[in-house]
Amino acid sequence: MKILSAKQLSEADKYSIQKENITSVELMERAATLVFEEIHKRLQGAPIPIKIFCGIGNNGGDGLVIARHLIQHGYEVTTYVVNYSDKRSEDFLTNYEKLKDITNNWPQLIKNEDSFPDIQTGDFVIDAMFGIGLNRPLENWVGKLVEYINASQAFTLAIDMPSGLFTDKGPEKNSAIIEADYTLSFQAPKLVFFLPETMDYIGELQLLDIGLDREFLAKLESDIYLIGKEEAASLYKTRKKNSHKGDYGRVLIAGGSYGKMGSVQLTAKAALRAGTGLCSLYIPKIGYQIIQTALPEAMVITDNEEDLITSIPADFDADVFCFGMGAGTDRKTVTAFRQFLSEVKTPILVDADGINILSENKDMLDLLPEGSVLTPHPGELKRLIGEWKDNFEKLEKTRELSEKYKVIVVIKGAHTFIVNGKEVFINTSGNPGMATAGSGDVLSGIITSLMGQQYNNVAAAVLGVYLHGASGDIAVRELGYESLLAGDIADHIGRAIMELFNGESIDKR
Ligand SMILES: NC(=O)C1=CN([C@@H]2O[C@H](COP(=O)(O)OP(=O)(O)OC[C@H]3O[C@@H](n4cnc5c(N)ncnc54)[C@H](O)[C@@H]3O)[C@@H](O)[C@H]2O)[C@@H](O)CC1
Ligand SMILES: [K+]
Repeated sequence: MKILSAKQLSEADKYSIQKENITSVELMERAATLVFEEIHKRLQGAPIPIKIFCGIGNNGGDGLVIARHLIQHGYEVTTYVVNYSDKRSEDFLTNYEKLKDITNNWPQLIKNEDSFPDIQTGDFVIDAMFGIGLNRPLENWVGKLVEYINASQAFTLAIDMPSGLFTDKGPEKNSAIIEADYTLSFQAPKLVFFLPETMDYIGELQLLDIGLDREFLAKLESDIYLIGKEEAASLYKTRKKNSHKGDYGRVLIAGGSYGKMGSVQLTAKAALRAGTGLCSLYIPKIGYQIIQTALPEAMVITDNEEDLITSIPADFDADVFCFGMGAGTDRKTVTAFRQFLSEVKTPILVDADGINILSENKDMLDLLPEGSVLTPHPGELKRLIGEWKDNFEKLEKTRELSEKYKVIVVIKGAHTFIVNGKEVFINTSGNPGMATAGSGDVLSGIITSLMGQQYNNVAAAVLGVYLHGASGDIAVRELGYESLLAGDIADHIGRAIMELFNGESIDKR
């Protein structure tokens, strides 16, 4: 699904209004009625005090429509107009009159701090103050009102977006933003819903299809895509009956050091679980028995050194290489990686200490084969691209790195971002149980495995990240967040692949 900008969304509104020959107030009625239906479905007429805070633009207009429907269905509603200016939008005014027509309980004006209403923790607050039209931070008493609502701890539903949050840029420091428990957003997801510094304001997210013109939406250009099950399933390649292990990739995973053999073991296990035909590990001598015992399906080659890697065989017959997990950053390992990079021809996946080595030796970035994949967590990314002022800048800097070195960068996080030049894919699977040691090693194994199975490298990264999250989601149903181990993620990859197709066996030949 495409992520659209505020400008594109209002263009889509305008186009749909023209094409369908409806008025903008009719579109507002449609959108806000959908919100009302969602609320009504959940509250079922419960006598909870509902307090609706309306701005004076079209987000406020939505609020007035919602208020009207709720009142007509017998709910206990108080409507407030946050009257920060007298420039009310036309559609706001139309719905203001409509609301007055059906109730004597007219909206109350809030004009300053003295007119803030009482809000109890048990109230149900609807935030319809600002949506995609916000163009500067909320200031003065409007900002204070937002903080006052947040402090009430009342359940807060944001309409389209939490007030105070911009659609296409990061918030200014200490600005007032509604901390929503739930956000009902119109038509398309907005980028800020998925960025680490702003995602917490959204609470739970639900998108409402307000029926904007499909053709127009399809033609809108966006480089940013949200990846869910449907998108992931479309990338999956079915297996041919007439095939053998050589068709599913020869993988070489190089890494590990004294005390860190578990990392490569997890990567190799994940690669095998994700379908790799032949999986070999290149490790220091110390790991030989460990790996051969823990993972009999893998083959093992050892370095001459006991505790760390001092060479990596670039001439090994592999479709894809993976380097970095548990490898350490000893001088000898750095030299080995540099030598390997100067010889290797196929794209590689670089993780963990591999990335740390690249950060300390930036000239080595030039040696990366085109289409290689880097999988940093935010700390590793910072070492690679430097500090950023907000997540928009982080994304821009990552795009520059990706374009300059022609590599795919996977920024790991609650929502993992896959950056391929200008293109950005945002993953939606996964859960906080996966914030556990070794989780990243498993991800590297899955992506490497798919690269070896002849997925193009971008598809391998996108599908790999999705499957990693989906495996975690399945595992957590059995184990709970706290008990989930990285190895459990690896063990559920098969189920995650099956669930791409609703758990049916994948026999579509
Ligand atoms: N255009 C349409 O047809 C539809 C619009 N919809 C709603 O309309 C919203 C967008 O409405 P608007 O464009 O009127 O904008 P908003 O209602 O989001 O904002 C209201 C106005 O406040 C002013 N403003 C911005 N930042 C401010 C600040 N910090 N302090 C004081 N004033 C500020 C701006 O002039 C802006 O136009 C969407 O988020 C959505 O909720 C929906 O009804 C669906 C259909
Ligand atoms: K809002």
